[in-house]
Amino acid sequence: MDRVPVTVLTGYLGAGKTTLLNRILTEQHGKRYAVVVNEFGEIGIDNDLVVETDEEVFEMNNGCICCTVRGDLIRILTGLMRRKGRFDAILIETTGLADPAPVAQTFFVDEDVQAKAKLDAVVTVVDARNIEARLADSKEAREQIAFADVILLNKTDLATAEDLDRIEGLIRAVNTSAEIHRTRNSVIDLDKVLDRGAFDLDRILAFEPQFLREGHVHSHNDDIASISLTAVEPLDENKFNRWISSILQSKGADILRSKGILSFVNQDDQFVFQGVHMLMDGDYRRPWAADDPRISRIVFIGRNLDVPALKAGFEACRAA
Ligand SMILES: Nc1nc2c(ncn2[C@@H]2O[C@H](COP(=O)(O)OP(=O)(O)OP(=O)(O)O)[C@@H](O)[C@H]2O)c(=O)[nH]1
Repeated sequence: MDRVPVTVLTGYLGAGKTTLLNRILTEQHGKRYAVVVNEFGEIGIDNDLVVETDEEVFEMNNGCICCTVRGDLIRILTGLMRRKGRFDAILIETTGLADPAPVAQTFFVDEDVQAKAKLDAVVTVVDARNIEARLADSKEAREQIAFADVILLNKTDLATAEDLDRIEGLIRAVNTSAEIHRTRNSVIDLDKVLDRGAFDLDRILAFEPQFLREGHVHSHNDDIASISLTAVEPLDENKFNRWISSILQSKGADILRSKGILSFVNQDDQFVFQGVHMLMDGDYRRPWAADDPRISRIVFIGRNLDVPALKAGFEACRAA
């Protein structure tokens, strides 16, 4: 029986996973995907940042896909399998903080899942600007590279040619066999990431002999936390810009990722804000839907977050 191919998109916070996912979903490939998105923050932002498509998007919040919500993943996958034929493949975007091992393990140790789905490839997006620091301080960032069958060395516009060569060397030291593609904005021919048939259990077992053992224990950098803030009243765009610039300039080393969907006063379009350390960008997107309450929401993920100060700062962005 044909098993449904599953692609796992991983990579550290802000590397370009959603950008890649949106590329896959908007390209004309004649395939239908079921999409599973998992995020670390408490409020669903990632799900909203995925382009609107005919595909079904399953959201798994409040936890890391590799720990607490793995049961959810199994439930979603088994539910999907009952509706086989309605889609050709499954895409799973993990949080940037996930160790991909337990996600991959799901496809080998859960009998139901194993019978009906096969892990096609682990695709890891790497942020050329930040990966050297992450390789030094994050076990998850290393695991994401070690597990990859395909690597997008992304954000080439933010690194020099020498940086990229050096980074490729660092990646090779962790993973000798993955295909590495240099990309900007996760632009890549989709046949380089999908339908690869690339996942190789023997390779994984060679560096992680415990891989198939149920109850594989792993730990997280639990000094990383997230805070989600919401505002019911519209915000003042200038106040917000001044505040977020000063926060990211002063605390951007600790704030690994920030993102939000904001309602500015006198604006009918949603403003999408994105930050990765000190770098940020933002854009008006589609109009707020008539039945969509215009609630601004923003999430910060990082270390040493000063929650009261962030809260007070965000509240002060309200339009007077
Ligand atoms: N300069 C630059 N920015 C990029 C590139 N690729 C993505 N970005 C930007 O980086 C930010 C994060 O991109 P996402 O695709 O949301 O990253 P992600 O890995 O899904 O982020 P998380 O889900 O929060 O871990 C966005 O503002 C993107 O527009 C690139 O090649 N160059």
